[in-house]
Amino acid sequence: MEVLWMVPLLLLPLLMWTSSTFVFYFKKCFYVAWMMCLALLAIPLCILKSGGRDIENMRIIRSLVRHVKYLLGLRFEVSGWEHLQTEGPYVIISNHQSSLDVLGLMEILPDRCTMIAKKELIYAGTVGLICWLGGIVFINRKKTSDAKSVMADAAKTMLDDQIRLWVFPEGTRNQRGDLLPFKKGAFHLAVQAQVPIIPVVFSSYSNFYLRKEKEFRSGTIRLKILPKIETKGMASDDVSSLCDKSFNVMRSAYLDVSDSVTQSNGPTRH
Ligand SMILES: CCCCCC/C=C\CCCCCCCCCC(=O)SCCNC(=O)CCNC(=O)[C@H](O)C(C)(C)COP(=O)(O)OP(=O)(O)OC[C@H]1O[C@@H](n2cnc3c(N)ncnc32)[C@H](O)[C@@H]1OP(=O)(O)O
Ligand SMILES: CCCCCCCC/C=C\CCCCCCCC(=O)OC[C@@H](O)COP(=O)(O)O
Repeated sequence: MEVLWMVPLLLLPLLMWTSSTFVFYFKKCFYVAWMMCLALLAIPLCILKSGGRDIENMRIIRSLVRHVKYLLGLRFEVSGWEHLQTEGPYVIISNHQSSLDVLGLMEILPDRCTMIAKKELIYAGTVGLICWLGGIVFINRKKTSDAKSVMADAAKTMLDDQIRLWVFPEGTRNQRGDLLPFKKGAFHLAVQAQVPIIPVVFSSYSNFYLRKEKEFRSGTIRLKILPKIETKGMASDDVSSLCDKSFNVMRSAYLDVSDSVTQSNGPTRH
């Protein structure tokens, strides 16, 4: 009889586990489904506004995505806005942790700015179509020569059409608590177009979003926009040192901003 009252006590951790796992899947599915619906709404708006693929469609996409953070319980704290007050084209580089990065990206996205993405994204249903309509430049990561020539064309388009490009130089999503070594494409792009690079760091999501542990709580994300790095006068020989320099400033900013956000959000339970 005495052990019987312990049953609910033993069940309690199990219940808590299932509920947090349930919340994780619920929020993830909701996020994907909601973005798909928003994209479905955005498609006719973009077509009516610009008649097809046009960078100006990013304004519509940006304004439609901005409320999604509230639905997921996320807060963004942005610093360094002044560094985005740069005239003309530039390349933004940022770390890439998850598809949730789109929310932070839309929080600070300047006008006339689109992204470089893997070509597989075009097959993501309505989201794929909206990416195409927003002028996203698709690259084939498996074929370096193709990717390079697409990026060389993009360098020319940046200048001809006065556009800005957002690149994730890690080349893939990464939540390992540190940055992955950078690929060189973003730096070749900036040097070829002779435009500045503006680094942006997103603080670590590990205090509210843990993919392996299936946890997705509410949380704050710090977004830090760093001072621009000029590339005027640089040639392809300078790309490696430019890449290293950018990596070093971003890595220290990332560790710094992730530390400060963990302290104010409370430490991870794992
Ligand atoms: C309304 C509601 C809608 C709601 C839904 C929609 C919401 C929003 C829509 C927007 C969402 C957009 C989100 C977009 C996110 C997408 C994120 C991604 O897809 S990330 C993955 C794709 N991105 C990248 O891969 C970019 C970074 N990669 C690179 O830059 C790579 O360098 C490369 C792909 C160009 C080449 O790859 P790889 O061969 O692996 O790379 P390296 O080792 O870096 O290069 C090999 C050598 O080649 C040289 N190189 C590289 N690039 C160039 C170049 N452009 N010109 C000349 N040479 C180049 C490089 O220097 C290397 O040579 P080395 O001698 O070793 O130096
Ligand atoms: C019919 C196909 C259905 C596909 C469903 C996918 C829909 C996604 C829906 C909502 C999320 C909106 C944000 C989309 C942008 C996410 C871009 C992204 O994060 O791509 C991953 C890529 O950077 C790195 O890929 P890998 O880590 O190398 O792999």
